[in-house]
Amino acid sequence: MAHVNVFDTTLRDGEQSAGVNLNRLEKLEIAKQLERLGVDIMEAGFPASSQGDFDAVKEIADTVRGCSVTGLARANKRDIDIAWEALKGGAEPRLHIFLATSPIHMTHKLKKTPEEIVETAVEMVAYAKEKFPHVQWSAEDASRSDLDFLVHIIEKVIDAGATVINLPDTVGYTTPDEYGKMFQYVKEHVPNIDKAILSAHCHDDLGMAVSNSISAIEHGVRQIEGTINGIGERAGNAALEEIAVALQIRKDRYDYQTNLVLNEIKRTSDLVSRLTGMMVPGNKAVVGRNAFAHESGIHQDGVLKEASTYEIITPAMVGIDSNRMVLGKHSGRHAFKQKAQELGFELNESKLKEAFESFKNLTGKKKEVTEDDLFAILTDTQTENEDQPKYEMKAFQVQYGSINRPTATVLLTRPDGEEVEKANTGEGSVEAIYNTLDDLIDADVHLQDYQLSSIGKGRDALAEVHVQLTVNGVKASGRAADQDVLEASANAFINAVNRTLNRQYKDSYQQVQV
Ligand SMILES: CC(=O)SCCNC(=O)CCNC(=O)[C@H](O)C(C)(C)COP(=O)(O)OP(=O)(O)OC[C@H]1O[C@@H](n2cnc3c(N)ncnc32)[C@H](O)[C@@H]1OP(=O)(O)O
Ligand SMILES: CC(C)C(=O)C(=O)O
Ligand SMILES: [Mg+2]
Repeated sequence: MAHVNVFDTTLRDGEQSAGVNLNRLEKLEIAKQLERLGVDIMEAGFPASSQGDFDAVKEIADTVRGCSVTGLARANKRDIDIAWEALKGGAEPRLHIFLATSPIHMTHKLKKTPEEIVETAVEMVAYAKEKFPHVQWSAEDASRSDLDFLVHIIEKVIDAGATVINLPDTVGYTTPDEYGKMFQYVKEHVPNIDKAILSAHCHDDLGMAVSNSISAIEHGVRQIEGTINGIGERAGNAALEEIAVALQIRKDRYDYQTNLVLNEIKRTSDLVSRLTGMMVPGNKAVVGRNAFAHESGIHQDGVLKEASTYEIITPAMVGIDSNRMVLGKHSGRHAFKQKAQELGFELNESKLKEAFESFKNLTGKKKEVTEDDLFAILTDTQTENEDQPKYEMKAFQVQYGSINRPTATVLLTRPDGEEVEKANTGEGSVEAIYNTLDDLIDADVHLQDYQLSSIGKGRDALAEVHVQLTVNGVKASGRAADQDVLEASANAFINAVNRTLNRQYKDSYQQVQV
C-alpha cells in the first residue's frame, strides 16, 4: 500500500478565505489539533506577509514537534530570509516557494518571460536550499501551463535542490482526467523526477477539488495538499477529510494510505469552523451536520434494521458519537417508535398509531419537531384513557377584534357520541371558548387556575396550557399542548373534564367488578 503525505494548508490557503483572519493564539490552537490529526506537513502561514503571520508561524514552528512545519514565500530573497527566521526553530524546517508558470500569469501578473521565470525559480530554490533542508517548489497555475515548459522548469528546480514539486490547480479549472495526465506526463518526461515527491494542490471552483486530488494520487502523486472543511481562496481547497475518508472507505479501489487519525476529524472540523467563522454546510460530506442524519421513513427503517443500508461511513470512524434520526415530515412509524422508546414510552399499537398521527399532524404545522414536542405528544397519548367515554372538540372558531366582544363557536362530540355546537362570548378569546364549553358540557365547571407556557423556543414553539377546574365540585387538572394557544386552551379544559369522567367511569367499573 503506497503512503501519501498529507500537507495541510488550513492556516495559509485556508486563512486566505475571504473574511477569515486568525490571530496567533487561534492559529496555534488549530496547529495543535492538526498535529493530533496526524498531518505530515502543516503550512502555518506566509511569514513575509505580515508581522502577525510571522509571529504565528514562528510560534507554531517552535512548538509543534509531531510534524513538519512550513511557510510560504514568493520567489525573492526577502520572503525567503523572513521565512527562515520564522521556521528555523522547527523540527524539520521546510520552505514552500511558489512562482507561476502559466502564460496568463507570467505575462500579465509577473510580467516576465518564460526564461526569466526559469532563472528566478532556479536561483531562489538554490538560495533557499542553503538554509532549509527541505524545499518545496510550486508551479503556480500549473494546470494552465504548457506541459513541456513545466517539464523543463521542473527538471531545473530539482537540480537546484527542490525535493517536492507541487503542481497546483490554482484556479480550480482542471478535470480529474486532465490533471492525472499532467502528472503522468511530468513523471514520464522529467529525467530527474525520482529525486522529488510530486504534490497536488486543488481548488474547488468547479466542485472537482477532491476528485482531481484523488486522480493525482492515482497518477503518482505522493503528497496531497488541502484544508480542513475545504476552506480556502474563493471556492476553497480540496477538503482533506474527504480525501482521507474516501481513500479509507474505497480501499477496495484505492491502494493508498495516509497518517490521518480519522477519528480526530470531527473535532478538527469543529475547531476550524468555530475559529474561522466559516460554518460547515449541513450537507457537507463527512463533517456536515446532516452527514449522519436520516429523516425519511424508508431510510430510517433501513438504518434501524442495519446501518449499512444507508450509511457507508460509520460516525465513530470520523469521531462522531452516533447517527441522528431526525423526526420530521418524511419520517415513518419505525423511527417514531424507536424515538418513543428512547424517551421512555412503551405505547401499545393503538396508542402508537394515535401518537404518530398527532406527530405527523404537527409536522405539517411546524418546521422542526423537537424532542420536547414529542415528549408532550407522547405524554398526552400515554395518559389518555382511550376506552373511556369523553368529550372531544371537533372544530372551533374564534372571532376576535378590538371593537367587538370576542365570540367562540365550538363543535363538540359528547361522551354519548352526539355532536353539539354552541357559541358564546367572553372578555377575551380564551374566556369566550371556556364560556362556550361551559354551555356544552353537562356539568358544573369552574376555572380555578390557568397557566400558559411554551415548549421550546422560536416562533413555532408549542404552547402548553395547564388548567385547574372544579367539575361538579370535584377538583380536576388538565393539560394540552398545541401550536395554537387557543386550541391548547380549549383542549386543556376538555382534558380536565374528561379526567373527572374517567374517575367516575373507573369508580362505577370497580363497583361492577366487586
Ligand atoms: C495562489 C496563492 O495562493 S499565492 C498566495 C497568495 N497569498 C497572499 O497574497 C496573502 C498574503 N499577501 C500579502 O499580504 C501581500 O500580497 C504581500 C505582503 C505578500 C505583498 O504585498 P505588496 O508588496 O503590497 O504586493 P501586492 O500584493 O500588491 O502584489 C504582489 C507582488 O508580488 C509579485 N509576485 C506574485 N507572486 C510572486 C512570486 N511567486 N514570486 C515573486 N513575486 C511574486 C507580484 O508580481 C507583485 O509584484 P509587483 O509589486 O512588482 O507588481
Ligand atoms: C501557493 C500555491 C501553492 C497555491 O496556493 C495555489 O497555487 O493555489
Ligand atoms: Mg492555493
